[in-house]
Amino acid sequence: MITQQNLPVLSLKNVGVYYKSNRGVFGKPFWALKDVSFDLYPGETLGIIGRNGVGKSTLLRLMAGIIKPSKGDFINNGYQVSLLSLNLGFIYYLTGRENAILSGMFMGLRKAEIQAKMDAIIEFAELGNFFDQPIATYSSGMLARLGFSVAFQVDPEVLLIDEVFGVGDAEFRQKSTQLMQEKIQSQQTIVFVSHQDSLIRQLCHRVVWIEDGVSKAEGHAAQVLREYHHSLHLSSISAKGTPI
Ligand SMILES: Nc1ncnc2c1ncn2[C@@H]1O[C@H](COP(=O)(O)OP(=O)(O)OP(=O)(O)O)[C@@H](O)[C@H]1O
Repeated sequence: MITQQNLPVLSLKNVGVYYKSNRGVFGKPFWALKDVSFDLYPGETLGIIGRNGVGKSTLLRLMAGIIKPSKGDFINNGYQVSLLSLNLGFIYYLTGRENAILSGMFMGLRKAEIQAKMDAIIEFAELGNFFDQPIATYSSGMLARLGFSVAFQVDPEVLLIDEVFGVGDAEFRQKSTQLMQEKIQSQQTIVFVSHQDSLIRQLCHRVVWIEDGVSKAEGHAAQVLREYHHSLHLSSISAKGTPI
């Protein structure tokens, strides 16, 4: 049962992350995350929402342990966390099969364990002969198929999914959503970033809204989505200006 009395899987307290870039004024660091706090509990599906560029992918990279916080406290209470993202982890001159092996090993399995799951990966991905072609020949939807298939077969303790639902075709989206629902029922801990309200409503127990690098609200999906859309509406009114 999901209960907030459990020790959190991951805990973030006033976390900030900056990138060294020439975007800041006079070469100052650019703070992609400024002040994010929330806990992730065992067995929950947590949605992350927010506009483009507010820091959601940075947040997932931090939760996966790929980058460290520049300020604040980030605690992983001993869980294996894997990130599924279209821009991450694949090597373009290797085939789908070779990438499946590497990516599975990156998620903590031994090569023989991934090979034992290869038939299931191939069956779910439905890439046909492309599975043994370099992934440089793949469309973004095909990359999503490969990434999903590996991540769902490897079954990490915590799966972070960065906006890969939108890219597949309708049939694959339906298949992945159904599998996600099974994972949710099987108590896997899942975090996913999505701009699709219907998916967030359908799949998430709880939602965190990120605005300009700050965790602005968290709570039930319907309530947080309502606050988020209200803020989008207000900013579109202020962008249009007050009529004279
Ligand atoms: N490696 C990097 N170096 C410098 N700046 C970066 C880097 N990665 C991201 N950023 C910047 O940090 C900010 C947050 O980026 P991030 O990708 O985390 O946002 P996001 O909310 O996931 O966006 P989207 O919804 O468009 O995917 C953006 O302004 C982005 O340009």
